[in-house]
Formats: sequence, structure tokens, C-alpha cells
Amino acid sequence: MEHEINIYDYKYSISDLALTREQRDFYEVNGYLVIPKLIPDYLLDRCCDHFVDLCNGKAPRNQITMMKDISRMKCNYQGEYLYAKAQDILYDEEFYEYARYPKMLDIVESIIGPNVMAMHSMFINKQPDIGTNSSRHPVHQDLHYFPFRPTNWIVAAWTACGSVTENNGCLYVIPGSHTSELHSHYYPEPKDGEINKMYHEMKTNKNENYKKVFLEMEKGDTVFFHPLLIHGSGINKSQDFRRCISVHYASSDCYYIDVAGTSQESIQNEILDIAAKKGLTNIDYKLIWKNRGRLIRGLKANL
Ligand SMILES: O=C(O)CCC(=O)C(=O)O
Ligand SMILES: [Fe+2]
Repeated sequence: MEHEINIYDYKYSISDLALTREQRDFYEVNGYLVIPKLIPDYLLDRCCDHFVDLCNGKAPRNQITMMKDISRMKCNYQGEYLYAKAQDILYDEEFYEYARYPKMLDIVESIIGPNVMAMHSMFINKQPDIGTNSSRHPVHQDLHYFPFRPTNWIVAAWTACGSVTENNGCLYVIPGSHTSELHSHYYPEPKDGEINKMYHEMKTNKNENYKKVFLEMEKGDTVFFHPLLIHGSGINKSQDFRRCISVHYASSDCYYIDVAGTSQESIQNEILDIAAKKGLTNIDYKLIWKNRGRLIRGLKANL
């Protein structure tokens, strides 16, 4: 078969360690790649059970942040009917089994190289929407949240913990949008419904006709995607939880940037405000990221 891309022109991936030429070309062109059945069921079942235990105070939370759904917290829901997300899960030994899963890391290494830091991590429990649209995740680029570069040495892994469909709010992506720049992000208009904390929306030109691809996936299927890829997820119209686990990896050779004066300053300020409420005043933003990250493979360097 003819390959479209000359090997010297690969820009968004480092090697063919665990990717076929077709898979690598697909990632280069589209900015994402779905690998079916990458993570075994037993590991995902354990993560789901553990999330429910964390919700119900049956497992220690340590440095994990449990985030409530904005609409459900006004209606006295409890446990897994209340919590929409567990964030910063890398130092939890149950979730760490996912973050370090060797077959997944081989693919991560193919994209960002051998020195792999996990930087951002979450378990998402997208609950049935209660009529406020709060279960949606507005369209965005993940790089908005990250004060490190270069962009091409960062990749997300996102694994479905059960069937994800357009009906229960699977991810949608705009293929090829990883070649665009970082756009400005804001909180969506109140008329669009209630919005969870830190769910910023990318400012789009409404006339621009983006072609959304809905990534319907089965349990264990994993999508890898570039931090500039434009994506989001719709509301959960089903009666069940839509669950996933996700980690963003970056090469430890990435370096921190100063986001003051850029479109990323707003999210930095929001994160610093939260730290201040926990008693951490005058803390360096880089230090927050240094504490969240965990070396997974290879050598530690700048991050
Ligand atoms: O799982 C989802 O619904 C979207 C998650 C996402 O894009 C994010 O947390 O950045
Ligand atoms: Fe995202």
C-alpha cells in the first residue's frame, strides 16, 4: 500500500515502536487514533468499583480531588449520583494500574518518546443529565489547561469503561484540528445551561462549519489524541453512568512556560484561587504541576 507521508515528514509522533504505519499516518493526519480493546475489563471494573468507594467514603481520597456535578449538588444527590469526576488520581495505586499499563505506554512512547511523565489524570462519571445540560463537556482544546510545551510532546489517553455512544455523551472530535493554534477559552453563556467548574469552552467562529466525528467506543477501547485537537462531549441522555478514565502524558523533556498575559492566564488564576482556598497562598503555578505529575517511564527532566 502507498503511504501518504514520507517518514522524514512525521511531525506529531516520534517512532513506530508500537504503531503500524497506517496507525501512525492516521494520528499524523487526524490528531487522534482509536485502539480497540487496549485495556482489559478487569482493570476497568476495578477502577469503577474504586471510584464508587471513593464517592461513598469507603476508600481514602489522599490527594484525589472529588468534583460534584453542579446541578446535582443543588438537588441533594449522594455518592456516585453526586460526584462527576475524580481528579489527580496518579498516586492512587488502583488508578495507577491504568496509568502505567504497559501496552498503553508503548503507544504513548511511540507518540511522545521514551521519557514519559503523567501530568493530568481523571476518572469521569458522566451522569444522566437532569435537564440542565450540566453533563456536557463544551468544545475545547486540552492545551488550554497545560503550562508546558512543546505541544507535540503531549498526548491524551482516554479509555471507555463501558459502551460510549452519541446517546450517552461519547467524545466527539474535529479531525485534523490539531494543526490549528490554541484558541481562547471562556465559560459558556448561561443560556446554554449550567456548567461545571473549569469546564471552559473554546471561542468558535459560529460560521465555521466544523465536521464533528462521534467516537462511539466499547469498553476497553482507547483513544489517543493531540492536545490541540478540538473535542468535547454531549449530554448523557441515557439512564446509566457513562464512565471513562483518562491520563495526559508529556515528555519529561517538555518545559514550563509563563502563561501570564496569554489566553491561558484565566485558568491559571482559577487554579491558584482553589489552591489559596486550601491554604496554599503565593504558590508557584509550576509547583502545582510538579506535584501533580508522576514519572511513569524513562528519565525525569524538566517537568
Ligand atoms: O470525557 C469527556 O466527556 C470529556 C473529557 C475531556 O475532554 C476533558 O476532561 O478534557
Ligand atoms: Fe478534553
